[in-house]
Amino acid sequence: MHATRTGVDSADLAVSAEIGTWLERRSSRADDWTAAELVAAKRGRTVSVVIPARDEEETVGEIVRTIRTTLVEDEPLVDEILVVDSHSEDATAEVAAAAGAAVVAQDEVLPSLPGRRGKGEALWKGLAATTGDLVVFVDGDLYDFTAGYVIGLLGPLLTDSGVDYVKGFYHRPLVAAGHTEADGGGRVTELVARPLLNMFWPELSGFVQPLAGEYAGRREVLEAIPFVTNYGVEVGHLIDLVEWRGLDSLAQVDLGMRTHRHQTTQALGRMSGQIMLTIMDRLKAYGRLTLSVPPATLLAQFRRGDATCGVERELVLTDLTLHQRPPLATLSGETSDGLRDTA
Ligand SMILES: O=c1ccn([C@@H]2O[C@H](COP(=O)(O)OP(=O)(O)O)[C@@H](O)[C@H]2O)c(=O)[nH]1
Ligand SMILES: O=C(O)[C@@H](COP(=O)(O)O)O[C@H]1O[C@H](CO)[C@@H](O)[C@H](O)[C@H]1O
Repeated sequence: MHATRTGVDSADLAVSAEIGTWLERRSSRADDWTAAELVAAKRGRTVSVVIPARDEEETVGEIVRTIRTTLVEDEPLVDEILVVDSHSEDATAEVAAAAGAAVVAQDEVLPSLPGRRGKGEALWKGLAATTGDLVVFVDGDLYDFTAGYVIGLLGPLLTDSGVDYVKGFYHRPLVAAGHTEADGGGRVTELVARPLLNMFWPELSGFVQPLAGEYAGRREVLEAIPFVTNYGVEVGHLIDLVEWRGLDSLAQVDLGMRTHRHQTTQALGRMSGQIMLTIMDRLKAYGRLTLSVPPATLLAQFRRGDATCGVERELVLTDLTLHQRPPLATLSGETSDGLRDTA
């Protein structure tokens, strides 16, 4: 495999044969399939698209419209579009409904459970409130979403019974204040997730975008794994699935380009802490590393503002404690059918 090598004594660097084989065997492109081909491949299986959305009124409508017109009306590939309104304070729910999506408030699903905040919670509730045999997750803050995202993610699942879970990958420009850095996006991926996964789960090092927010899976597999309720959900999935189902059950698809609304560096600092705590939780769970002292979960950050702590900064404290939902299949007496109708 051709690779550019950097670092000292780089001559003898190489990914493992397993990764090389996986990259060849389990990587594809969105245009490897057409919607019509995948409709024919459904053979009675159903597809749900779940969009977690917190304050995404500017972008969620176009994403829903694109899916509805192209993949519901033109080609019946998608059977259900659900937007999970994740404590939005804007018109996300109204915009999504007007575009043709079903909309559910995050806390309306399984209301007997104590509510949790976070992206992973929105995804887990979306899984519970839908019924498709295959479930596609798409972020609600994408600027240049195309139907190809959904087609590409479903391709391996509808045509290869050996694949359980598919991650998208793409070029990720960082667009900020009118300036574009061609591959500057995915800052937490490059600075946190990729180095840690390469250290502790090198079998996952072939994933181009391990934190990609666009991915899809078989319901029976998705309902059999826990969901970290915050931004640790993606990295938790990858680790749990490679440990349970093995690398060859996972695949990735080139979706081209992805631009989205970017969070502040401090927000990504909180996201990074959540992802690190998720990885440390899995290191312990899978016996790969035991810490004699558990990590602290209170993150202190400092930002411009009223001096509150002896320095000319505002002290901002965030509790990063890891919470996770159990596999949906373990909820006694509950099924994914009709949960949205739960009073
Ligand atoms: O508590 C949350 C946090 C995020 N999101 C949604 O999850 C997706 C990805 O989140 P975000 O854009 O904040 O992450 P980023 O893409 O910046 O890493 C977006 O559609 C958010 O609206 C959500 O539904 N609930
Ligand atoms: O990949 C990343 O580093 C972060 C931040 O992306 P940017 O630096 O704002 O492009 O975004 C991803 O990570 C989140 C945590 O896994 C996912 O929930 C997001 O969907 C994904 O966009």
